[in-house]
Amino acid sequence: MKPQLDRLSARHWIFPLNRPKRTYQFSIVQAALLKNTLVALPTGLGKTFIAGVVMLNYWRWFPTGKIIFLCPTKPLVAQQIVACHNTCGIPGSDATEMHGEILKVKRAHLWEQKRVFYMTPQTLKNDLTAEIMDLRDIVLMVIVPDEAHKATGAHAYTTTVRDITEKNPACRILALTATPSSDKDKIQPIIDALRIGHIEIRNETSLDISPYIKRKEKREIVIRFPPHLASLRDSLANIMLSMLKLLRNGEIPGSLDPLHVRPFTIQSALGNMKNQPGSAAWTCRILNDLHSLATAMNRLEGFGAYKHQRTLPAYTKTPDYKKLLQDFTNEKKRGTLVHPKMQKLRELLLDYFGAPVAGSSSATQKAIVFVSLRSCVDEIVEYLTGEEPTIRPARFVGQGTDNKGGKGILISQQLIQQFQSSNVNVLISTSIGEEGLDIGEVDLIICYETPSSPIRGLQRAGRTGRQRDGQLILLMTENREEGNWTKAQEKYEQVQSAIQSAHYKLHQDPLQLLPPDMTCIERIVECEPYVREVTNRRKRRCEYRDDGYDLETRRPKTGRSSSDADRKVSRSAR
Ligand SMILES: Nc1ncnc2c1ncn2[C@@H]1O[C@H](COP(=O)(O)OP(=O)(O)OP(=O)(O)O)[C@@H](O)[C@H]1O
Repeated sequence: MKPQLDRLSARHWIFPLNRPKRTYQFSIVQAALLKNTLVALPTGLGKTFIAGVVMLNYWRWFPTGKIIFLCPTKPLVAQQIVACHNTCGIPGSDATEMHGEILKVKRAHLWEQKRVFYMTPQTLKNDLTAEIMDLRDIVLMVIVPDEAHKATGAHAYTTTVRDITEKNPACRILALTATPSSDKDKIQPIIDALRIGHIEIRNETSLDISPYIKRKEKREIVIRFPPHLASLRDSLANIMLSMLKLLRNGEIPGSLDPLHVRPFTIQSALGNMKNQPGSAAWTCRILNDLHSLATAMNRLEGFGAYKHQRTLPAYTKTPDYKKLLQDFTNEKKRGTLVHPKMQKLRELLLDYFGAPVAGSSSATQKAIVFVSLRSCVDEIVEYLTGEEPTIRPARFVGQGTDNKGGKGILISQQLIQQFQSSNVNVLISTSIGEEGLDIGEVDLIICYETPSSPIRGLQRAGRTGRQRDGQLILLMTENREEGNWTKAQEKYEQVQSAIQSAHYKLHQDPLQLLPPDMTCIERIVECEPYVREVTNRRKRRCEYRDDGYDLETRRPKTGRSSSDADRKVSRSAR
């Protein structure tokens, strides 16, 4: 049976005073209780608290209703459940995490027993398909993609949310993000997919949030490309140019300068070609080759030549190409393939840890370096390890397989604790560190390459200046990376002003269940934290999963093979 509204409870709504009252949080909650709401609020301003308060009220109003909290990754699920129940007033024992490691039978049982579910959209999709839950029971769905733009397209978010809102139109939707999209034209599809009836948007200049925004000092450091790398770049550009000249029918829009043509543009051109019947196979081949070379160019300029060798396609036997390979090999042998960014990074970190920041001591100063390539994460960790104990780096990457076929780490709570306790003082992180994980106070963020999108830039910047002022440093190679960053910033400003001024077509609530004259009660609520149940299987994985890196230090292991670790797992399994 559909969950029924408890009319007595619904005569008022509760705003917890467990945290100091902030007017923007109050007004966003008030609106979100009554309409499907898209909230765009800069990072570090308490979106979790807003979600928790809306959840608390739906939990009270619908005593048999289920509430779903969707996050993009499992580590975020694990953190959000703890953060929410520390302040929202819903007992932790009413909530559960749901993920693929919990057996389906057990998940079916949990769907019966619990009322608040924290999960990824994929798990929700699986459970809907397996029919182990009834979507008509859902009264509220909170979506924290930290990039609500993922709610469009063929993503689990879209299909799942659409299924639920179509079959259960009374389900309230609350989507929380730092910025809804990098592209103003993609916002209407998000509104439609989530059936949004109201938008709450704030940016750094909004009056009601400005008292809570910490100062972020931003520095852009443009790195000159050294002559020996520049000569490799020019040889690569010449090879690309000879291919670009073969494309005469405008296959690639915009600039045909090899130093500026981007892999993404070539990929789109390829997509268009494949959709056209009769496209010349050789044109596709050229585009494919150009794509590899443009990617190599990106890597050469952004990270150093070492990446280039791994990605060079094996198709060409031309003398120019062979000479380029030979030049790379020679440079590598001479040991000159270290990108100047690496040296700059070391210098910046040594300066930073050598000079304590006001309000913190060198023992508590911490930094995160963002890099998009895992292999580059490893190189940086190795390079910085020579500066111990001043710099104590560790790699921070998500699950998955690295390019040597090794497994990534689970986002280890142990590593986060080590960072919080300053045993490790620099995390070298891939995008996993961007996504709203609470990794403690960080004073310095260094972006090793310019963020590819404004959203990514915002997410990275949002990891500092949360409780106190912070610094953001962007390293960029002259020309290509510098230009990308300028474009990304212009785009962000356009999107922000478009969202503020645009009149989007919003959705009406099909059903108005709640009394319009609800009053607010502001009070301290009792909080019962969420206590995670650790299964044996999970415990073993956390303790013994071997990714070739030491669990304590997150540095490459020496003298112990992964088969030793495998034996340890199987011994423990026995
Ligand atoms: N009303 C409040 N008063 C004081 N601190 C608050 C308040 N609301 C939230 N906070 C604190 O602000 C910090 C940031 O909160 P939270 O992580 O929810 O922000 P966020 O907007 O989700 O950021 P991100 O987008 O980076 O995840 C947390 O430490 C939280 O406890």
